[in-house]
Amino acid sequence: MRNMKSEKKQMLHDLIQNTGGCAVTDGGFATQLETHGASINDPLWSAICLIKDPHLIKKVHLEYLEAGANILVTSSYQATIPGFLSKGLSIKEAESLLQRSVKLAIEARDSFWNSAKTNPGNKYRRALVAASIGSYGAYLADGSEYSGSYAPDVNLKKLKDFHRRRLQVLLEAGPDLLAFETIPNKLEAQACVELLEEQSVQIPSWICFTTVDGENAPSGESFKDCLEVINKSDKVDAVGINCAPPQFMENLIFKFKQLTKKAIIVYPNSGEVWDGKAKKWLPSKCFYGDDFGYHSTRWRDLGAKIVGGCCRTTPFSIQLISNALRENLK
Ligand SMILES: C[S+](C)CC[C@H](N)C(=O)O
Ligand SMILES: N[C@@H](CCS)C(=O)O
Ligand SMILES: [Zn+2]
Repeated sequence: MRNMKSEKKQMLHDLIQNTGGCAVTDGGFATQLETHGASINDPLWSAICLIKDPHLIKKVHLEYLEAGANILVTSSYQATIPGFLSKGLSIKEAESLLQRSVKLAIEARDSFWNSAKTNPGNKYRRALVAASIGSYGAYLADGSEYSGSYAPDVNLKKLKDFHRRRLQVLLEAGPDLLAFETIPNKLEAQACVELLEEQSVQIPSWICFTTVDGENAPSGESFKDCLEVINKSDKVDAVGINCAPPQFMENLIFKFKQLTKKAIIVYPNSGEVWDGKAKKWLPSKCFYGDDFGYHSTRWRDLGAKIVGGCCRTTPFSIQLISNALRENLK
């Protein structure tokens, strides 16, 4: 019998195989919450809905499933224990909200799949649930996930201490995988890898960096340096880029192919730029076709094994990707 580790790792492997070599993760989660009227201008950002509007979270998950997402990323990106404590909640309440983020995605996945599988010839597959772990910069809510410049006292121990308990609580809720998102520097990537090892995590994980120049991590460190520490660990199954402009993806897939043997994942944002001070999206600096369908086939052909969308992309973007990848099987 397979142990837990190989079972969930096998599930991710099978998903990629069964989707023709490239699985689809979902799109902008916060973006879709806002489309439905959620107000997320808050230090907890999209995670404020875990307190105020859990039904909306489930609705958004269902919309992405309907659009063809094979992986749902949970609402925990900016959900942290210190963040919830600063709202006056107890540790117990904070931990139960973190668990709720995973439960809502699992419930959405299960109810969608129970209905889809009864329809013969449906285009869907049972989706996997990835517990989102946003970077320390996301928690700071000052846009520093796009700068990578943390205060001088932010050392490896501090980053591991920040991530540890949330990771444990999310794991207890039973996700299929872990999604480290918008990591902006090498030190935080190292903290994530060391925690996966220290906690003997048995489920697959991905670590995604942001980039603002399309060449390096936001900190200015090269991806060669950032990937060095990740490549040494078999706890990380995929590496890539999220929440950076789509026009950077082709070059970065090419670069990552040379730097790692791990699966490559890309889920860019729309190309708009986050203004961390004003807390709003600024127009894209460069026009790039918004045909995520066409681009996703390019990313797949260049070697990406998981593709999707991040901020300001929508269920429509995911539908384009899902249809294009199925229609143009490699
Ligand atoms: C991915 S960014 C747009 C999330 C929001 C940011 N951490 C903030 O709170 O300002
Ligand atoms: N998955 C996150 C965004 C990461 S940049 C969310 O939309 O909540
Ligand atoms: Zn994003």
